[in-house]
Amino acid sequence: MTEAQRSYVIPVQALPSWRRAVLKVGSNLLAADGGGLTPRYATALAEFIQASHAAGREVVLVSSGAVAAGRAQLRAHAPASGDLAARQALAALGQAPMIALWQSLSPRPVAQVLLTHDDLRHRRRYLNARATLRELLSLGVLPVVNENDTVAVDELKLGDNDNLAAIVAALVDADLLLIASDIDALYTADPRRDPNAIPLDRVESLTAEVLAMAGGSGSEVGTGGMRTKLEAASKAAAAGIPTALFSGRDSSTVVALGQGQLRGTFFAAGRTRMQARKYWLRHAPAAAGHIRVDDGAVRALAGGKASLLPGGVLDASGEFHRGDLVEIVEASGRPVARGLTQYGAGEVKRLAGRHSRDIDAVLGYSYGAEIVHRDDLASMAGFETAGDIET
Ligand SMILES: Nc1ncnc2c1ncn2[C@@H]1O[C@H](COP(=O)(O)OP(=O)(O)O)[C@@H](O)[C@H]1O
Ligand SMILES: N[C@@H](CCC(=O)OP(=O)(O)O)C(=O)O
Repeated sequence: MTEAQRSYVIPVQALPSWRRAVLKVGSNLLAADGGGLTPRYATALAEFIQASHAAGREVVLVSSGAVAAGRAQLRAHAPASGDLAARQALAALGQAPMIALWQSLSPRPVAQVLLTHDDLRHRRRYLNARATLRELLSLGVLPVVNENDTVAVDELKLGDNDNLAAIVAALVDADLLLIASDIDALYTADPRRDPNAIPLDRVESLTAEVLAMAGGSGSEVGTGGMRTKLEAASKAAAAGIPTALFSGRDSSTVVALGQGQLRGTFFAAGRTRMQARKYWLRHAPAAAGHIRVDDGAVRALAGGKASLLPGGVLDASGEFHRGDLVEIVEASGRPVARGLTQYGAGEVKRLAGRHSRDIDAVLGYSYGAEIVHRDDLASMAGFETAGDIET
């Protein structure tokens, strides 16, 4: 970087208020000294997570660093990083030390969650992953997500925890995606190559021009570089989630973040999370089936804030499975809402008219009290009341 670049002060801006965030921490911050993992920068980030928790906010951590930790364990015997199987082996070796590092810095229990992009493309696994993460958060545990590198062949080649973090942000319904990097902002070009590059504090829309600013990783251990961070910000924006990119090396930046102040680049989402989800539900391809509900349920669903509980269900038709998009119709057959069902058609028929507390007794298991959770539900226009449906 040039003197001029170093002297450029990135303005501090207020972050929108948030309740749940995904924080992505890259290898360069965890293996900052070029060897194994070090708490050097992770400490301030862990303090930020804990302070957020104390303030009633939830953070899901997406952490890289397994490969770097694995390599450090084998020292001189570590295989060259170009070989995919070797990187997978190193990740398997380093995953436990990576979790141990976060546990050593966290007063709360830490849970390991390993996911592949593939898991999140399959609706049932997606729903199960979401239910597990929600449960961990409600238990007050810190979930630490990484790619399941042992099986994620393509994903490991891309080395893409930035994109994984964006997908997890949508999965857990986060309000904000935080990307801690070794660089303090998005620059107009890779600052390591272009002495004229200047930092941007705000990006309204991830246009082709913005995407073209990104180069690859500036180091050996980092894999994605700025390109995957912009892809992640773009994915998050499509889901209605803004992204904040900042330097995890600067402790004052991390402390300020805990006070709602960002020194870095803010990527606006353009639309809200709810607008993005409702838009998708309303415009998604044809529903896999129908759930007919009673008048009380119709009234409750109209407000857009109620879940569909079994008590309001009359019957179901079509061959739908857990996770499918279903249309919810009133007794006459008129559609009143669309949503992602927690239960398949056979299960919904058996649960029709029953109380949520009976689900376990009727089915012998339960995926939760709701047939369709309110987060997964979009009522059709013109309906305005609220309250959960239960008889
Ligand atoms: N336009 C750009 N703005 C900022 N950084 C860039 C840009 N293009 C490429 N980079 C590089 O991306 C690096 C950050 O990505 P990476 O090394 O993968 O970090 P991490 O381990 O945090 O994922 C920066 O250090 C920088 O060298
Ligand atoms: N899953 C790999 C890291 C992949 C990755 O995206 O790395 P990074 O670019 O440092 O966030 C690991 O734990 O080493």
